[in-house]
Amino acid sequence: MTATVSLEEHFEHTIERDQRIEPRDWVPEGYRKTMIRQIAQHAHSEIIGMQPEGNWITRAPSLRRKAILLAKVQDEAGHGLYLYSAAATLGADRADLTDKLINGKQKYSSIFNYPTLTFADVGVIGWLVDGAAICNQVPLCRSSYGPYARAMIRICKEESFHQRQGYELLMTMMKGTDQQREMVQEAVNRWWWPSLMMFGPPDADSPNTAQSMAWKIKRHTNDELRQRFVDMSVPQAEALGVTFPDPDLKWNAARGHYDFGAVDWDEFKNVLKGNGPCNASRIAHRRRAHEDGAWVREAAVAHAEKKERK
Ligand SMILES: CC(C)(COP(=O)(O)OP(=O)(O)OC[C@H]1O[C@@H](n2cnc3c(N)ncnc32)[C@H](O)[C@@H]1OP(=O)(O)O)[C@@H](O)C(=O)NCCC(=O)NCCSC(=O)Cc1ccccc1
Repeated sequence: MTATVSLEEHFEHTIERDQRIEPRDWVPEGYRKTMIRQIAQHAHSEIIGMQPEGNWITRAPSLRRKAILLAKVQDEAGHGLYLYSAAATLGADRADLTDKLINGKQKYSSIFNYPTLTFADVGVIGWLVDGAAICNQVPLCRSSYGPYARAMIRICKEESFHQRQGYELLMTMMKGTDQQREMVQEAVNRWWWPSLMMFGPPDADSPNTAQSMAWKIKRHTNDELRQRFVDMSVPQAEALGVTFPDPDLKWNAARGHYDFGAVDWDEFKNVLKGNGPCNASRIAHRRRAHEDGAWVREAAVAHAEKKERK
């Protein structure tokens, strides 16, 4: 009993002093569950997030664009793997997490349930989706769980490269033909609102924020980060020469922020329920890849056993 209290105190003090919790440390069950939930959802997002852009690898318009896109999609696989490893330090089993993903028991980001219809989508995903990811993840480099916070540092560096490649791709298209400029604007129109949904439900409807902030897992609320993203994106859109599909978007000098229109939270909930345009195909694709890869996992286990016997 005394030992449990002192372990609990150690946990509380570590959080209070803004130090990191490490895998060997005792944590409350709720902390472990929340951390596994968030890290697993993040890992699944990186892995499912390979699909929308992967759709364009064989159709990239030049060798240079193809090489960049391949590198980006490979980075996303790497991020997924770091994150599954971080979840493993909390006792989660990677095979079990994959099962939960393909059986719809764990979530991945809503954003990856939208289709990539033109090559401009590759640029807009880099600019807005990676941009939103960076905005959300830079503060997570100070998340209280050490292995997650450290994974975030490298992931954020790579996401910054992803964001820049997207913006550079769009800049190139905007200097092209009228048709290319229209393609960029059309892609921005489709991705803007889903990008704002990446930050999660409004604070008033976010069941996890208060506890995650108290545990310093999250450093800012969903609405704070959404506002930060809007504020940084508007000047970038102006420099690019595109507009966002929101008539209520305007500078509010009194607040020192941009006001923006209401997000369609019914659409968000519907996507979370599995009814987005691509939910079924994303999971079917992931399931097929997992099943097709069974022989590789079996061979790896057989090889490890053989080595051990020797
Ligand atoms: C902010 C939030 C996402 C949600 O805050 P929380 O405190 O955790 O939850 P909250 O109480 O506010 O919400 C209530 C419920 O709603 C769920 N939900 C909320 N929002 C979403 C959503 N958008 N989609 C789906 N579900 C969402 C939430 O899980 C919870 O459900 P649960 O209770 O589990 O059933 C947080 O988990 C976080 O910062 N995660 C780390 C970052 C991360 O995962 N980034 C991934 C994308 S970036 C990337 O992949 C890089 C890339 C770029 C380009 C290409 C490829 C890859």
